[in-house]
Amino acid sequence: MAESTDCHKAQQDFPKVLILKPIPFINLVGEQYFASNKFTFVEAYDSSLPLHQFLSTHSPSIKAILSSVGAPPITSDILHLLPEVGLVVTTSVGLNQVDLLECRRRGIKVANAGSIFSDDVADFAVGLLIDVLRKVSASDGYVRKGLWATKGDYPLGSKLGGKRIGIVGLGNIGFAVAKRLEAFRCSISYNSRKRKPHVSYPFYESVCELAANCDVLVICCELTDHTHHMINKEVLSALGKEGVIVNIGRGAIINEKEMVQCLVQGEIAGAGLDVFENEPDVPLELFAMDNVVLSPHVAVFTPESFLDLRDLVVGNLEAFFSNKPLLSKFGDW
Ligand SMILES: O=CC(=O)O
Repeated sequence: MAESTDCHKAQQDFPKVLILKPIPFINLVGEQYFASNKFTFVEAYDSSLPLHQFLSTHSPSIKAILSSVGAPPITSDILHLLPEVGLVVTTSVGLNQVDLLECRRRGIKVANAGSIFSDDVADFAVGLLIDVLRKVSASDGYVRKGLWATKGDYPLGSKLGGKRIGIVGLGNIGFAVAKRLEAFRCSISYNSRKRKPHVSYPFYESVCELAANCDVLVICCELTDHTHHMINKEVLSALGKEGVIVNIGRGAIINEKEMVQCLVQGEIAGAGLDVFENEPDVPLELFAMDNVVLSPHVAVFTPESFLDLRDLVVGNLEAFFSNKPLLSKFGDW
């Protein structure tokens, strides 16, 4: 009994890591998955207090925040309420939910999921593309509805080999997509913030020009002020009537209204979409289209990768609390 009280007391003295919303898919592994003997979690979502009151109450002991996709954004308001926070760690690769400028201004370190999901996301992007081109999901639906027997053959899909692929955002994920599609004998070109000095794929400074010279656009970039709605009607029209778009980045990189309009009017041929502007809401028009493949933001990882995620998240937090270099530090501050 004395031991467990000591243990409880010791835990109370651990530095606290705030979690604002349960981590997606944590049910696969259980809450204790990210536990450590160097810190303890404070779960705002378990409290009946309004968030601001909860944060003010715990503010002196909260030293770090663990954030994830779909969690409330880490805004300057939240950081203002938590002056002791020195680290934001995310279970995601994307950091659009974190006010990075404010983190930099306050000297708060940031660490994301680095490249541990790149293979999973790239596999999924290629899967979506093959599905759209070869109509895998659509023909599955045709067979299941008994239409093969009553209506006969289903229309053939289009060949992947030889397609001209435009990668938007040639980071770890974009590069992994490119490597996979090269193996299918596709030609690759890309758009990125800057030309990559050691990459031989043709570079297009304008995403519209890239689209005009490709059959497929695969969106792999981050969502930032610069990339918000970067893929609009003009870009989609440049991609053309035979063109296909795949998005495994963030929904708001595409102007969703304009994309839906282009699909409805046949101005592009199809889309493979894992991400949407207002998740989990998906534009209803897309449900009826068999040239569109939809998935609920699941490209990111597999249960197998959860083990790597644990090592990275706990490793980053333990490094921070031991004054050691972070494992996947983001930014130059
Ligand atoms: O979308 C998922 C991520 O950014 O990790």
